Amino acid sequence: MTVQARDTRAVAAAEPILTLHQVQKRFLVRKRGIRVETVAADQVSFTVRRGEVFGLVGESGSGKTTLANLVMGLEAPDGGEISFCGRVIASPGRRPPFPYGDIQMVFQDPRSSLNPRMRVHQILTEPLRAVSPERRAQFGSEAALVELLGQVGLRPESLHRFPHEFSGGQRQRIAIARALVTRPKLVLLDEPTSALDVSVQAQVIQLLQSLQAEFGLTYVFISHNMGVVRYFCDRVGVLYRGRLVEVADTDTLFSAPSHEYTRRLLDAVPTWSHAGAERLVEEAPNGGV
Ligand SMILES: Nc1ncnc2c1ncn2[C@@H]1O[C@H](COP(=O)(O)OP(=O)(O)OP(=O)(O)O)[C@@H](O)[C@H]1O
Repeated sequence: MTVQARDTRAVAAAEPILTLHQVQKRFLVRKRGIRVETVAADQVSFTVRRGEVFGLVGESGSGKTTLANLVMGLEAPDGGEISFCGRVIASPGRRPPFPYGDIQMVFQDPRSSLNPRMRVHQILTEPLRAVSPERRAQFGSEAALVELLGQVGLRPESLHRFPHEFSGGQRQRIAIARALVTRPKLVLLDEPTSALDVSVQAQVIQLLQSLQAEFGLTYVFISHNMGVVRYFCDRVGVLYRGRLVEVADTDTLFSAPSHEYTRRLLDAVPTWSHAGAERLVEEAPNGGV
């Protein structure tokens, strides 16, 4: 199985597609009658360049999903700003037009992210409701949907089936197709392989790599799996209790982490190796998804 060679210099020179500037997000919850504040994003600033895979890592509760939700417009920030393609899309108290269709998300577990009562056709056409009629007509036809299913490795007849008729890996392929149906520029991948078997994980990562080249995508990849992060990402941001403590090229982060927390995070993962991650992809059996 061939892995696509990435032109890291071209990616490093690319223009920003997503910029977070001092983004702040607090949650207030009641615990035994007492109001407790959690700072889920604390003055977070980073830039994602067009065409790159930007990893976000950090222990559970460090704020990874909160950042993805803010970029998706599912939550509003309490402070700071988020810009996409040079335009502010999120800031406190302002609701600028959100670029629906241009940013999409793939969630961790396709069992819960796909509606079990919808056939694949309906699942794929749902996101098109938010885009222009021209785009809807172009990408929502049966022929376009069948082509997209082929691009994620599923047969045309899948269109008329329900999610429970597919394996876990196939369901994640449907979720990826749903994310791509609007032809987004940016896709947020929130632990897209962690609910899958190891061999299937490798196939899904390889699929994401080939789709990135085919569709000209930029990814933000949220993961706990440092082996996959090292293999898949161009740069990585490390979150610790809502703060971004380090952003570095992947090789630099793994060979010379500058923050104490990053070192602890890497020390806590004894089993990864770059060669191991590559072997994982090489050895993945065809057709097992
Ligand atoms: N809707 C919410 N209401 C209250 N607290 C929240 C909410 N969403 C997130 N939090 C809190 O914000 C913090 C960051 O959570 P978040 O889910 O972003 O972390 P994470 O790094 O994605 O964790 P995981 O890896 O477990 O998914 C946590 O303390 C969490 O409990």
